[in-house]
Amino acid sequence: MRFVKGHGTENDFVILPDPDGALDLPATLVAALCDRRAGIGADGVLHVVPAKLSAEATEIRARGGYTGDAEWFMDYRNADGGAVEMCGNGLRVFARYLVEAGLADPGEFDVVTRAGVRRVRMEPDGRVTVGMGRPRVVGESWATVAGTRYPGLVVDMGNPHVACVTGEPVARFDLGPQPGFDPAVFPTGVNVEMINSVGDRRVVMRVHERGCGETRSCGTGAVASAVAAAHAAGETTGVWTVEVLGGLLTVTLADDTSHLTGPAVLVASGDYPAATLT
Ligand SMILES: N[C@@H](CCC[C@H](N)C(=O)O)C(=O)O
Repeated sequence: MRFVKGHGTENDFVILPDPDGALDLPATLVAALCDRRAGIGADGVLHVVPAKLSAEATEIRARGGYTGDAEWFMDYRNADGGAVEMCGNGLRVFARYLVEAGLADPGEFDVVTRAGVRRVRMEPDGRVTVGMGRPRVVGESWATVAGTRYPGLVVDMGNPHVACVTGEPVARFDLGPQPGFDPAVFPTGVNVEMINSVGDRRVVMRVHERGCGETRSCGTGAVASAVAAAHAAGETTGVWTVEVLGGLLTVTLADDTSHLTGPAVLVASGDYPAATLT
């Protein structure tokens, strides 16, 4: 099985090209690929499949989940094998792959995700921008880290986030263990961001991702963090810099949409031997 490995601010992915829509991808195989010792190692898998050949994309379209003629479906899986709605960094890496493989023209194009169609733009400076849609502030909740409960904003980015702005330095947190959260608010789990405001529209963010554990970056989480910091400052729009363990992301909040800009690179390619398939 051919694969490409890539990352966006060190949120890393195994990319699986599937031009014929023929790949069966059970959760056990995704988890084996993402295993950092026995597999290739990644935070998630980006299954690259033509939208018209994907039964799931066809079903999403049929129920009104998207319109238009986007050619490719990003079938995103967390490292535990779970299929979830959206991945901001993953989409930037997905776009980089399509362009480098000659499957999309550099410039702007649409990609289908489980959260709907997202527009990507290859920037002249080499970064990639994703239209992330309108962040929905759903209410307030909390996350518990090392026995302490932190209040947080519930932000729906297509996927669920609880974004906790705190005065406690986030560098001190151990986000490896699963933080506590309210299962009544998040019945399918949640991505937890711990955030420090460190300057003019600048935040430092650490994240524990649903289905992965602590990662070095999270694109949807970066937008949720900017939304939470803006909310705390009484703002709703503006350009925010989000420092993550793996680098810097730029989040642009507008009245009815948001954008995420950052690096996206491909670092390796190869064959995953059939003998190791489980
Ligand atoms: N790393 C991603 C988010 C991936 C999905 C997330 N773990 C979830 O379960 O919702 C990003 O860059 O947005």
